[in-house]
Amino acid sequence: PDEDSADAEPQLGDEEWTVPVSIGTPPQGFKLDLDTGSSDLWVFSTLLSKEEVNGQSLYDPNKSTTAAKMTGYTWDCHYGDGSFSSGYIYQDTVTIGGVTVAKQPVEVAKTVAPQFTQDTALDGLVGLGFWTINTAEPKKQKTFFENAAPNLEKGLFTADLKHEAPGSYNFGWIDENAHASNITYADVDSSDGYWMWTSPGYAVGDAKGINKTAIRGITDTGTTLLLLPDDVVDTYYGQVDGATWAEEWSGYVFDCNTTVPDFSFAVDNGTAKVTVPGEYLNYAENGDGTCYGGIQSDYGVGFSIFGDIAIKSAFVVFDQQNLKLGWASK
Ligand SMILES: Cc1cc(CN)n(C)n1
Repeated sequence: PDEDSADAEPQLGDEEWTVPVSIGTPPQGFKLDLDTGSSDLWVFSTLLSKEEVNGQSLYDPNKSTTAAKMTGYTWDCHYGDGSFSSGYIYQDTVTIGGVTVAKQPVEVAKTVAPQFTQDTALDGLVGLGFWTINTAEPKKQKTFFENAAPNLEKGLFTADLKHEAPGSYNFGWIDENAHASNITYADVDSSDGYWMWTSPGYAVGDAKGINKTAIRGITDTGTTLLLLPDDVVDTYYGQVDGATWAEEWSGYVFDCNTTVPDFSFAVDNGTAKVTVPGEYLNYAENGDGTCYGGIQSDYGVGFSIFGDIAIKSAFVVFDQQNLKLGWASK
């Protein structure tokens, strides 16, 4: 198999994972967040005002012999967490994990939100969703993976993120040594441009059966937490001693010494399931003796989000060729 693999470094306490990406000739190096929940490849650039830059690496198309401006093209991203970025577009050579795409649309940032300026660990994003939600105007552009797939052995990529440890993304092949169980596949509905699927149910702690309730959501490497329907969230925290919804933290919190139960979600007809260890669900200290839960409500989003908390609990196959999402334990 093509040894096309990119190491994914966990940043900011498993808030996000970045991978090394080269853009241009000679190659300019960046740390970009591979985000299956969006479809724009954008990077901090020399077009930004110095007030918007805080140590990030800046792509300079004028220093790349293979850069070609896409005249008249713009892009404008707005993310679920309220952050945003926008600018102009160049085509250039992009290499991630040994996979090179020539003439990849590279969206250069002219404006970035304060959240990005403050995030010194990240120089931009690589959207790995579907081109239908790319924001380029006047014509949407394909993602890095969509452009790379025809030259890969298999039209899929895998995510193997790890808790507080480097993980990896592989392009075009499945590392059979990276997963312990068989891979169970669910159908993907890409009509909204996301890796959208439906889990048939869930279990809290070591409960044997599952609560049969459909959980329709996207698998999103760019979202940190596991955002679920209110009834599931309430059932889960009903089994966490002293857990309460705290206005000041806009979410469920509990005493940091609380033992937090595992959370499992079923795949396919419920035969297979992914178990998120309780340890991952005690996500962060609030600083006042309470801790913030890794499971929170998906209220207002319109679907659930299986973010990094869920993804790092499994070996995940994003099969674009067959529109399938594979989950395996590891
Ligand atoms: C920057 C960014 C990316 C995502 C998930 N797709 N969010 C919520 N924020």
